[in-house]
Amino acid sequence: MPRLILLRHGQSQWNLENRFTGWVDVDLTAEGEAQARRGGELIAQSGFTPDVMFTSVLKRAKRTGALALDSAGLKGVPVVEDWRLNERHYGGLTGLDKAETAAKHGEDQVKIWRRSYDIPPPPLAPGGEYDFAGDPRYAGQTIPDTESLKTTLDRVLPYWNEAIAPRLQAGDDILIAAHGNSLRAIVKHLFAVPDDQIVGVEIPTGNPLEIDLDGTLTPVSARYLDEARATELPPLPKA
Ligand SMILES: O=C(O)[C@@H](CO)OP(=O)(O)O
Repeated sequence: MPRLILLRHGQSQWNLENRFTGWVDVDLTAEGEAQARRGGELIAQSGFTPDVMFTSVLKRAKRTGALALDSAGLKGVPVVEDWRLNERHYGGLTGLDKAETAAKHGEDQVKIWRRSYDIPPPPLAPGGEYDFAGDPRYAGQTIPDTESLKTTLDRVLPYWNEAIAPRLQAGDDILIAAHGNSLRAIVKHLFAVPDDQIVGVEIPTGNPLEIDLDGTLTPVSARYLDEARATELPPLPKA
């Protein structure tokens, strides 16, 4: 039975500062590093030994995965990076303070931008500080200027289908170190969460989510390894 662990990166500097982050490459805080190491200890205690780790091209996810593997004693695990596991692109909200934005546009509007399924924030204006068009990590790719969770899923899912699912089906155990919304997209897909209910899924930082899958990659069990920091999981899909 293939096993999957989803690991959201530890606290980042902009999680701490309460700023819309998206694709900005902010680093972990010391607390975030500690969460990543603790996640690795829990992975080791669970006996999980991934055959491969997938991660995004953003350092908060890459470093979380590397710190977790290191503290789990699994440093040699091969790592595959791809931008399609990036956080959702926060468009024109990128870099703004979440509380100031709520004071300006209202809590309800900010909630829609943050948690509606298919309403994206306003697009990022080209040429500014957070325009990623010239970033070599995205060379040759058509990249978004904003994303909803739906459009995030639209780019995560092809990557899941082409790169991750075949490895699970071949029997590999897999660790994915990524972001709140790219992982939420994977959870939505695996658990067949309805569009209006995915808002209730909030994956804690640095808390490994272990999912056992059957041969059709349907979850048969799921649990957070740090039970004290667990949040509610969607119901298992009917077999
Ligand atoms: O700022 C972000 O990129 C994300 C994740 O931290 O925020 P949100 O909680 O709004 O999805």
